[in-house]
Amino acid sequence: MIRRFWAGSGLRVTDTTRPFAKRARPAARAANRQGFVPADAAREAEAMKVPGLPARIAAAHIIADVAHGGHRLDECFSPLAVPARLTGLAPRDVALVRSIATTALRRLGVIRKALSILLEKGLPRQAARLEWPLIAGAAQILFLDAADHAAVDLAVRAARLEPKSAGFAGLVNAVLRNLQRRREEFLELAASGEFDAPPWMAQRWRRTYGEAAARAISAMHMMEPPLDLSCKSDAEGWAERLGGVLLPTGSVRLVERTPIAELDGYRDGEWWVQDAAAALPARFLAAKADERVLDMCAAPGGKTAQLALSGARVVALDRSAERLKLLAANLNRLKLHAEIAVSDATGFSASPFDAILVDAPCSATGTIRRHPDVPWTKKPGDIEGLASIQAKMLDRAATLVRPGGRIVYCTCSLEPEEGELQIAAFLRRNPDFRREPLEPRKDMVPAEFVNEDGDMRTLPTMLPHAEPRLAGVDGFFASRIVRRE
Ligand SMILES: C[S@@+](CC[C@H](N)C(=O)[O-])C[C@H]1O[C@@H](n2cnc3c(N)ncnc32)[C@H](O)[C@@H]1O
Repeated sequence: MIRRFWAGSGLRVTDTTRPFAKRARPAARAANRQGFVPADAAREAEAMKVPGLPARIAAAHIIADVAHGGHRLDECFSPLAVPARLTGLAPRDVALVRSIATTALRRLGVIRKALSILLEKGLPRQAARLEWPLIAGAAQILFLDAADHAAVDLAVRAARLEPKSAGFAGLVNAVLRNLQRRREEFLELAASGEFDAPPWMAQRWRRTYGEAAARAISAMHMMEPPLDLSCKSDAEGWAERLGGVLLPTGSVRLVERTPIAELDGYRDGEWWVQDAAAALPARFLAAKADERVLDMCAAPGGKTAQLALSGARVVALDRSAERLKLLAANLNRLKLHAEIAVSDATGFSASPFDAILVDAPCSATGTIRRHPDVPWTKKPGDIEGLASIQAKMLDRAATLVRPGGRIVYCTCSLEPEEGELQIAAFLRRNPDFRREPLEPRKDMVPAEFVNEDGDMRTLPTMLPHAEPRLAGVDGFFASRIVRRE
């Protein structure tokens, strides 16, 4: 059986954006929708006693939920996640699941390529679900410190649990053992960077930023990002207390892996987690005490906290009531206040605001270091759809700001349609607005972040550091525009 399906010889050029398993028919695909599912409850209960197996199975499920089901990785780890994959797991196992799933998604392109080389003819249709434990196993063997034999053994046990794929457990064993033997070859393939992002996405970055910069961006996406904090006050003091560094932007940067809630100052609401680039757009609004400010896409509230800290009267608007609950909890911990409104921003009306922040929903391609699921859950057509929503939001903001008032528009995207081109089109449509260019010194933004139009454009390659774990920022765009008097 192994010989029939597993042919380790010969390279085949494959489109690595597609799963290497043969395409299932629609009915089979519907059955697979939940990913890899052990069906027999009694055998599953018995198997769950094998140390490490429940975590490996949960990781395989979550990889499938993201790469096949389109779920966001973060959501899979929420207590409200549907389907719930982490029920009954100890915190240590949850951490292992997170590590396997995050690594597998960060390296999904090259893992799929390696498996397509090893499984020249793809997986047989009946065993299509084995794609996920294979990917989880490969992530451990190639990129994590886990013992190889445990990764192989547990993937084989996971395969045996599912009646349809049980007969292919030997195939899983053979593929992963071969992967282990050819590790150096596949690590070289990984180092080439050729498979780090779906081709359509990588091609966009090459077009926008050039070949070398696009490669460097992809290389940064393979790195675990540091943890950045925005402090209510005394950032220098907090950097020292938490063993971090104070960045030129004013954020505190840690490489610490301590759970956030256990860090000094968390419970007292002295700081919140916010990428260093994400901390800048709200600052460009320069909100003053008692000004009326609208945060148009506010949840979970990182930028609302900055605006509230200035003493402004902030309305925190978001379409998602669920996410606004998070915002309320965050503000509560920080002892900050904002008025909360659940509404679709494109239809929102109110009396005029002095200043508006439009932190619009976007493709989030600037945050791939933090969210390695983004390349595998986005489709090429998404960018056009998001750009159209962003344009509607900007046009709505234009009607809500007083003459002389300002708008800061931002997205955590690397795509010009959601940044540079979006603002250029807005200014063409709205001659009663002008851009107010950012000034590095006055706006306290590194000159390297400001483009020739006076907008902020950050890339993950910026803010380099001799210690690679301290380098980089999210890819962000921000522009400040003012309504003429
Ligand atoms: C980039 S996130 C905002 C992050 C937030 N500003 C922060 O700093 O924590 C975008 C937000 O837009 C919200 N959103 C999406 N479409 C919306 C709409 N039509 N109206 C209002 N909010 C919307 C989403 O629910 C999401 O919370």
